[in-house]
Amino acid sequence: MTRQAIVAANWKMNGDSALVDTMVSGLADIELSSHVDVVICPSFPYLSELNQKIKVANLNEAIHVGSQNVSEHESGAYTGEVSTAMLQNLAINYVIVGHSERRSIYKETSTQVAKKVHAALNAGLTPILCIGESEAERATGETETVLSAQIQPVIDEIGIEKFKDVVIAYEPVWAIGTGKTASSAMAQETHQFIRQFLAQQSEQVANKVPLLYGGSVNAANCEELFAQTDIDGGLIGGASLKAEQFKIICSAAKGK
Ligand SMILES: O=C[C@H](O)COP(=O)(O)O
Repeated sequence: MTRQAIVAANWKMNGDSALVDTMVSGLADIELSSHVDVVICPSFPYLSELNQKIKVANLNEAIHVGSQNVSEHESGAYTGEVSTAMLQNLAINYVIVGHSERRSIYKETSTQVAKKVHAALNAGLTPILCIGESEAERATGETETVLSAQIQPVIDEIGIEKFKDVVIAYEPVWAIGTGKTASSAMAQETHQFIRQFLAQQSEQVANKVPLLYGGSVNAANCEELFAQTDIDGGLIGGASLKAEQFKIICSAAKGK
């Protein structure tokens, strides 16, 4: 069985209609290896426009649209929130859940993140579950404890069998937007730990779940990172705002 590779763009609170156009035309002649999915996650106002334009350009087989967040609640008095049903309505396939910026700035807890993963799966959306340690946590040797504590509540919430439909993005917080990338060896070591952690609960699930690396991935370092045994693609921030760079990164991914 070949494990799917995924390259996901997280535009964060950047971009506009002009970027939607530039990206769609920039990726028009993209050539991807088999078993590679590309996902672009713009801010909520651009989801529909991006999805439409991808379809018109006949790119919808290769390129999917995802949101950067979703509510764990079904509906109701939650001002400013967006539900899984609303995303379903827009034919969105993926959702980023528990990004470190959501955890640190908006105080999302691992319990809340687990509920969001559950809600996404119930709606047929593929959650990209973000996990990662801070610089201080790595320095004090707590990386594995922190990552386990971010993954286990999700397994407790959904059960290990359903975890086969989850994608994990490992993003060391100290590497996000800083230009400091984890070395490929360090990233591989951590990804291997994550896969082994899943394998303790289900080997089948561990072999199926794509593990993406995120944190200052760019056109120059993507090839080496994606060549690592347990790295199945990336979650790309800054470099995903430039069509040319993003295209190079997507082309470097391969299913394993
Ligand atoms: O979601 C993407 C990550 O936060 C990585 O961002 P970056 O590539 O700008 O470091």
